[in-house]
Amino acid sequence: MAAAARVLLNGQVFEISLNESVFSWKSLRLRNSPSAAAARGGRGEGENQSVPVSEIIAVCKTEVAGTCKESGRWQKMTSTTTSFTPEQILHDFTVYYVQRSKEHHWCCAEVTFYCSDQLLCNQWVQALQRRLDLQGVRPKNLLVFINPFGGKQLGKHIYDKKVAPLFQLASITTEVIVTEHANHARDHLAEVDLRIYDGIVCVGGDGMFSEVIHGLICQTQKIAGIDQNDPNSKLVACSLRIGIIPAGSTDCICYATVGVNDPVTSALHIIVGDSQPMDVSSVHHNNTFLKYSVSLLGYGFYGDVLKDSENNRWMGPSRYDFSGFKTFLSHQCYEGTVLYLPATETLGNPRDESRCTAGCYVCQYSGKLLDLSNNKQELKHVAEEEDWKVVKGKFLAINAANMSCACSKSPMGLSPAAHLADGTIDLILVRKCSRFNFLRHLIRHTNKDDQFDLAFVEVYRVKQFIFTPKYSEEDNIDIRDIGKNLFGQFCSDHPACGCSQVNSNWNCDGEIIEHAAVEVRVHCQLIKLFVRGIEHSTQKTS
Ligand SMILES: Nc1ncnc2c1ncn2[C@@H]1O[C@H](COP(=O)(O)OP(=O)(O)OP(=O)(O)O)[C@@H](O)[C@H]1O
Repeated sequence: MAAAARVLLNGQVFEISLNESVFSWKSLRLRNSPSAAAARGGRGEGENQSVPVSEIIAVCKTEVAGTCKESGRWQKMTSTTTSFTPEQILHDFTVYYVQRSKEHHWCCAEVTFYCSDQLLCNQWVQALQRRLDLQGVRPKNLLVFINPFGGKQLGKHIYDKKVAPLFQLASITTEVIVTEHANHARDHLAEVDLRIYDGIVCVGGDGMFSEVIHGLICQTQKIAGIDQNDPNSKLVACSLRIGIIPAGSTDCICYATVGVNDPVTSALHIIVGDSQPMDVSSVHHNNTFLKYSVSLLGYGFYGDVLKDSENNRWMGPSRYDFSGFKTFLSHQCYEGTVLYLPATETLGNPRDESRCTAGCYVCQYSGKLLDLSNNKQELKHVAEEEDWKVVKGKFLAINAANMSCACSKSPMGLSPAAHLADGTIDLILVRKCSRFNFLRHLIRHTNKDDQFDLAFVEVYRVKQFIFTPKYSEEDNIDIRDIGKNLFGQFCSDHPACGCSQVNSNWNCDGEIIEHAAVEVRVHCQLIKLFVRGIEHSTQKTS
């Protein structure tokens, strides 16, 4: 078919053209004529526009009833033609495509081209459809889980009103499961035959996403015969991609991978078949698998905030602010030993200026290293000769960030230079300090100041770490007792120092792990998401 043709758009003659990767439309009017200006000021359909084929959502043909009274006149139309009569229009087709709006938001834009020639119209629809069919990365059949109780309990409404119509437009078939209880999605995924699906979508928050990755990773390891209880097992990467339609309270994972928690934006990333690998950390206690983590593992401050907030669920999302304030006042520090294995092969460090964005070269480099090691079948176990480091002390917080953990409350995140898929964790140790200093550190999470540029804060980029609390877990008393004694003195050695003889617990992506002694290992690029990472603000549809 012709690579270019003349059509009408907004009453103006346009030339449309299509090559391997770009569809474009260009006004044939003189640039400064009044009607060209009117076209520019129309519905966003300016004089010249182009859309990557990879960002076309669908192309649909609409036949318009009518008779062509002036058959053949269309072909005689010149580039100076300024108007047309409805009788001339017999056929039109609409192209739906991704349009970038405010910061990181995507929306579905549409443009309708009118043709007087049915053959021409059909040819263009077919040509565009063929190009779309060649986009092999796009999912055709998805398994969708909806948590009707996540966030503001709008999951089902969000899916039905905003997401399902887009999936339908893009000819994606779905099997939808509205969850009936916690762990419904996880248990279903651990058992069901996943070979018929091209991806999994969860409509909910971070807890729902966690369920989905646990089910998917579990099934993948089971099929591969991998023992998840062995902390040194090299896990097999999951082949299915996961999409998140944000409908939770915090939606941290969505925010950190897309840059915004908007259901339409996320649905469009799924439709165009984006793919972003992501690291996952496994958490073990005494050679027993406990949980997987993709964002934050926090002991001390963040563990205590979560534990306390569980008692105040009735407050809704504001429980985190309340418990955060209460935990800050309690100012507990916890004694223990951290053993960590520094990441030496990867690019970057936690205090550099690099940010993990779409097409991140740090993550791509780690992906290549991973491929090399997979090809060589080098199973790297915990090697005794590797250079383990030891840090002992009293800590207000021990945070392990798998990603920046940016969210609306902390736009730069807990570790701004952390990467989604470089096979490392940023281990942040906040040693005992005054309340004032700890507050300074916390405030720096909300602004652009360097939260690591404080004498009592250390940060290391690691592949693995082991935490051993000073006090045996068997002797641990309920952490909630601490709350009863906000300014309590717990350390028998130093009565005034505020060190606790009890242990904290780990906050694992918003869920409590009761054990304090854990072994954590990051698995490079274990899962894939239907996202592309946060786009630079300048990346716009031309
Ligand atoms: N039908 C259900 N009934 C009760 N709980 C459910 C159901 N489906 C899922 N859950 C559980 O609800 C928990 C919270 O869900 P979700 O993460 O979707 O929302 P959220 O907690 O409000 O958001 P966020 O995790 O982003 O803060 C999850 O841990 C999940 O296991």
